[in-house]
Amino acid sequence: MKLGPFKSGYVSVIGRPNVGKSTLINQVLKQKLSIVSHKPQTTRHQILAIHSTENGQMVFIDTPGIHNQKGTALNKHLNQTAQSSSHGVEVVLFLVEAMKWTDEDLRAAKVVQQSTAKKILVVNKVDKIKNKEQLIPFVEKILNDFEFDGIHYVSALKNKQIEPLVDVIFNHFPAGEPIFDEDQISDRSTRFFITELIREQLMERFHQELPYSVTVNLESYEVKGLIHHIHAVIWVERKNQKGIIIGKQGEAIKQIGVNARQEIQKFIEAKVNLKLWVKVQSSWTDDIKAIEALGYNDEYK
Ligand SMILES: Nc1nc2c(ncn2[C@@H]2O[C@H](COP(=O)(O)OP(=O)(O)OP(=O)(O)O)[C@@H](O)[C@H]2O)c(=O)[nH]1
Repeated sequence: MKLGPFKSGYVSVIGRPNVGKSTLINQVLKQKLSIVSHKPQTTRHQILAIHSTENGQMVFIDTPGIHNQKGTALNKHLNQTAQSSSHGVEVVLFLVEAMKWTDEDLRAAKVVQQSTAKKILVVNKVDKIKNKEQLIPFVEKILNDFEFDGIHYVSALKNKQIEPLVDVIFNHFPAGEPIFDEDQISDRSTRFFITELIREQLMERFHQELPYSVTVNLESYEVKGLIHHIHAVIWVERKNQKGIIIGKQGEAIKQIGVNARQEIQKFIEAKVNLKLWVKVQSSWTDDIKAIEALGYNDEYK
């Protein structure tokens, strides 16, 4: 139903790792864009996802979680991205998990408070809580220390109360033209999503054995006739990790390739010939130059 003037604006979703940011955005878009896995810290890139309706357009900035530990150059880079994405947006959604408050949440809340945007506290995973009354003192405690322009309870996973949240976000937007073409879902290139689909397969299969620092780069992407030929490199830090990914007689990498190819085919709606290589680049997570070379810095360009 068409209501009032067309509205458009930017939203950023901020919260500690694993709180459900990607799940929430995917639910709003009803399309799988950023990867969701059980391993914390899977969202590395700032994903710009666009939700267009007849009433307005909402541009999502997905942020990496706020990381608490000091750690590597990569972690610092993720923190900077999270902090910068609370600026220059109309609405910040601060996502917390029902009945769970950690030091990382506290840190994320402090970042959110610095923003001049409208701030909405979104309590996610309420499906996990039997006695919903417990949520009142939980939220009151947060409100003792931090100010918000609204509070919202959702289950991103079960798609509960997502539509009303979308309406609330639109309410905070000014009237305005669409920011992007309405049929555009993300300004991230297809190439980026392809590498994320490969990473997702790696994380699903090896989330015990592999560190977060595994990354995937596309070496080449060529369309010949009806077939898309994709060559990708999986970068790891250590030789033994390379062994794990390849598996006995190449069995593991073969399966990763089969699964990733199926997902990529669904995503680009075309036949795919996928070739994967595994290469070792020692301790690249501590080398800021390597991070830049792999393209993690492109949001600062
Ligand atoms: N029960 C329940 N689980 C949820 C809900 N929302 C997300 N999850 C689960 O929580 C886990 C983390 O979700 P993600 O969406 O990847 O979290 P994220 O905040 O994007 O995580 P990072 O990428 O690590 O920053 C996944 O296993 C989700 O299925 C929810 O509403 N209820």
